[in-house]
Amino acid sequence: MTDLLRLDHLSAGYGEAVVLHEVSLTLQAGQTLALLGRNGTGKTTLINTLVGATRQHGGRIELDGQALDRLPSHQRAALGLGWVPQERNIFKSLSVHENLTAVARPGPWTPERAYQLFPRLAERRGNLGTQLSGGEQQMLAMARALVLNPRLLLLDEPLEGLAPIIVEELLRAIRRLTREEGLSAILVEQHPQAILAIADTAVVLDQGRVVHSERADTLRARPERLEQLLGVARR
Ligand SMILES: Nc1ncnc2c1ncn2[C@@H]1O[C@H](COP(=O)(O)OP(=O)(O)OP(=O)(O)O)[C@@H](O)[C@H]1O
Repeated sequence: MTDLLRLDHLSAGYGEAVVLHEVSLTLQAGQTLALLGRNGTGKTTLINTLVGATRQHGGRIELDGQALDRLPSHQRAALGLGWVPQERNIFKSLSVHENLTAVARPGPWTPERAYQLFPRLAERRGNLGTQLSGGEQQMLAMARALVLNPRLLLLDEPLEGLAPIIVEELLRAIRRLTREEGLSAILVEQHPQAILAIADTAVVLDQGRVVHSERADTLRARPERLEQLLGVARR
């Protein structure tokens, strides 16, 4: 299998402050990576660095062999990074449908196909972003990333703060995307068990460094090790 994403000794942060230190990892096409770690360890900073929203201090980012390091965010998106930020960033003054058509690009994921994945959004297609619940906003943020027809989906805490029934719905959708549709993804999550069940590999960050990487299923089968790695965050 080819490496879709390759990070080589990546260091990055905000201004002069370095948050990520020499992060190296690879993700193969069609695979899903769970990015875990306690609060403030740099998970969001890593996602933000991939999309070009931080200051890169060193190292290299390659998507399918192409260096992204010097490219602005919009070019990274055009090359296939589909970003769903923690804040969701949907257009609140546009309807659900307008949110999708405003960004859609040619490819298998059309707004109609996104509605099949999230039937709730189909029912709300005429509603404005302001009229959506938190869960519906998250679905719309994901649908919006999908209609860009990305090669790699970056989901930053997609389950954060949502009701259990919505979490189940989102997990089903993410599982379908990664397991059945074969989309590559990086999932940042505070619910490690749920996400490890979907992922192929797991990488744990601590203080901006990779401290552990393992197959997701083997790590999931060792809850005491997981607890040890993430202990502080889960207390
Ligand atoms: N815009 C910013 N400017 C300066 N420092 C920041 C900024 N955003 C985050 N940081 C710092 O970078 C470090 C890593 O934060 P980051 O949000 O990447 O962690 P995280 O692992 O995603 O945590 P969480 O699970 O709480 O979201 C923290 O020390 C944080 O204070």
